[in-house]
Amino acid sequence: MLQRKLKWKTFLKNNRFLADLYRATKSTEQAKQEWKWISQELRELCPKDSKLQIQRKIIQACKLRGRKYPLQYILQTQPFGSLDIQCRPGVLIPRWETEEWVERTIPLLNSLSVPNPIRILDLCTGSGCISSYVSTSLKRPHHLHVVDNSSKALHIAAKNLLTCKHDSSTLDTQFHKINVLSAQKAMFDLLKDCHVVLCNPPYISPTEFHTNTDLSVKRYEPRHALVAQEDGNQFYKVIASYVFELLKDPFLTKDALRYLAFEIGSSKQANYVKNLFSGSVFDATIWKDSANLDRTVIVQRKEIDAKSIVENR
Ligand SMILES: C[S@@+](CC[C@H](N)C(=O)[O-])C[C@H]1O[C@@H](n2cnc3c(N)ncnc32)[C@H](O)[C@@H]1O
Repeated sequence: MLQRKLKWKTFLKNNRFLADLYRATKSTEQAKQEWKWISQELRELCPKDSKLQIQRKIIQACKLRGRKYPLQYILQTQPFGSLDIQCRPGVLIPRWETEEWVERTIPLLNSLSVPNPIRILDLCTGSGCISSYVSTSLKRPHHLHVVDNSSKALHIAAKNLLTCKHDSSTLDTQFHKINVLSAQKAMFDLLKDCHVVLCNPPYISPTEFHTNTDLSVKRYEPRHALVAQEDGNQFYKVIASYVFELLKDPFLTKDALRYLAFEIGSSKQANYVKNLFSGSVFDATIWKDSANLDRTVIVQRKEIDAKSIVENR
């Protein structure tokens, strides 16, 4: 133990910036690992910079990290499945919880009984991690509609989709700068034409954001990507209201709105979303993540014709 402490002390003497990284990670091993990543990645990110310029950038990055600045904004990427998703300040960093449920939906989307190309709507896309993952993983021809109200997010989402799109099954990707909460007409047009909705909206209540959110997230990730009114439930409520309004349309096809997946932040929220949809033409199921926490509500439309949908409501 004493020997390890001494070794660490010598290490710090030779490299005082490790102390900043230690402050952020609270682990000597992790601090060393981050040092390796930061010095390697920044060299690769700025190949034309002089040695001195790179050194300054590395020092600056370590200082920022010491103030809990997210590593992903320094390295500019976050692994998401087999992808490296581009990350920039102002756009939410993709989370493993999201990666997990999106991965789980892929086989279901591959086998969903709707005609090809399957049309998928990614609401509140952020970095575009969900669309990018779907785009590379889906085996069947598909169209993607990607929505956010942030230009920064849409810009990064477009970059991510462009770099990951190896597969010819992605026939078309369209980007829409829309306020999901207020652009009712645009939302109706998108929703009535899609088979699948994948949505990770802002879902933290303002109170929870102030009292229970990690300092690094609170300081450096975009608040508008995290916080929603009505106890965090505003997006689910508004989207459900659009869906039920559309179901009144006798011309809505039986393939529209067949499968909806919503990420949620707690069991209470999971039940709230489940209750919005259950007891209707939808079946709603809650999925847990690998930490055994409720994470996703899956809403599936029962296969009945449009006429009986209206009667059932
Ligand atoms: C929780 S983040 C999800 C990002 C990404 N889908 C993911 O899983 O990492 C929510 C996203 O919703 C967007 N957003 C917030 N308010 C919105 C609104 N009123 N209309 C459309 N998008 C909104 C934010 O810009 C942010 O990118």
